Amino acid sequence: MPPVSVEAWAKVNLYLHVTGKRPDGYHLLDSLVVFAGIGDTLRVEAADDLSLSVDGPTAALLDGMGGNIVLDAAQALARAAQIPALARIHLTKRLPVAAGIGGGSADAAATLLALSRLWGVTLPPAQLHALALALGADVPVCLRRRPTRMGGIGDTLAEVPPLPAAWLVLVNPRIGLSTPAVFKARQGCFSAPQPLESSPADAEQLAAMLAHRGNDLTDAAISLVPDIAEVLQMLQTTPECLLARMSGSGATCFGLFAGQAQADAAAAAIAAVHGQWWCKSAPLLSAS
Ligand SMILES: C[C@](O)(CO)[C@H](O)COP(=O)(O)OP(=O)(O)OC[C@H]1O[C@@H](n2ccc(N)nc2=O)[C@H](O)[C@@H]1O
Ligand SMILES: Nc1ncnc2c1ncn2[C@@H]1O[C@H](COP(=O)(O)OP(=O)(O)OP(=O)(O)O)[C@@H](O)[C@H]1O
Repeated sequence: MPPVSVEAWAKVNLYLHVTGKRPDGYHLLDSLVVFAGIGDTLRVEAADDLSLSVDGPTAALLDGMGGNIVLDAAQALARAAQIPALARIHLTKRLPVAAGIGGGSADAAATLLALSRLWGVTLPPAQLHALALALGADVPVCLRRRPTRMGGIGDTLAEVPPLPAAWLVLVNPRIGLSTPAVFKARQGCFSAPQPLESSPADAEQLAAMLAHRGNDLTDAAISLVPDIAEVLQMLQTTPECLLARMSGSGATCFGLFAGQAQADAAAAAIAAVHGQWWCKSAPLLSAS
């Protein structure tokens, strides 16, 4: 079997409403999740044991972080398929870590997809979904790799009307933020889930649809990392930016743009002022 490569695209929550809390402490969410055409790359090939090597611009951020979710995913899949976990895995890490764009979750989902192909394993969809959810609340949506409305704790996934072509500028102040810490710091009441209206025709209509939706974790994240307010302000005041929001539990924020030229110009302008920030322009992937 030849090596298999899968891109682990960055997950972006276009809006994120916290709608309740379960007795076990997990929060109920209503979120429109999309993927951006930038991410980590996962490559797997046949081997006599299980190993993981990591390189790439953000690989060093994983040093001293303990285990890697990629190995957890490989072992969980092998257990479920009742086969030995044998593979040489290489991860090229480009996304910031603990950044609200699902880096680890996307890597875990990419591992499940790549190893399923390498090992010739086809788990029943419900079993694969449960296995993904046990790895992390964001892993099931990262398996789908296309615009999805996420509910429950991340386990209820629904098709959304087609989204228009659009570009995203992702900006992270290079400060890691722990997801549990942000949920713990969240205050205030819960939002009501809001059905999505009909399909927006272009990026401007998408921005209008999102205008009255936000990210309910923003204030909590800013209380822990005040730089997020500056990132949002910078994006909001950048020419041609249709909408700026935080993704997930932060600290990465995104700006929505109609086209590549506008997004590239915005990313360059932000990088010129804040060279230390991680700042990337990427298309919104409207299909997997
Ligand atoms: C906030 C989001 O990024 C939105 O896409 C995700 O729901 C987070 O997903 P994730 O990082 O895969 O989360 P997990 O690794 O499963 O959970 C980390 C911790 O975040 C909190 N958590 C996470 C998801 C959720 N729906 N409610 C929560 O309260 C819990 O304290 C949990 O122990
Ligand atoms: N391959 C991996 N990539 C990133 N983080 C990993 C990986 N494996 C394990 N981790 C651990 O997972 C934690 C969360 O990292 P991740 O980048 O997935 O956060 P996140 O982007 O905030 O996720 P989410 O948006 O799903 O909340 C990190 O602190 C790190 O210790």
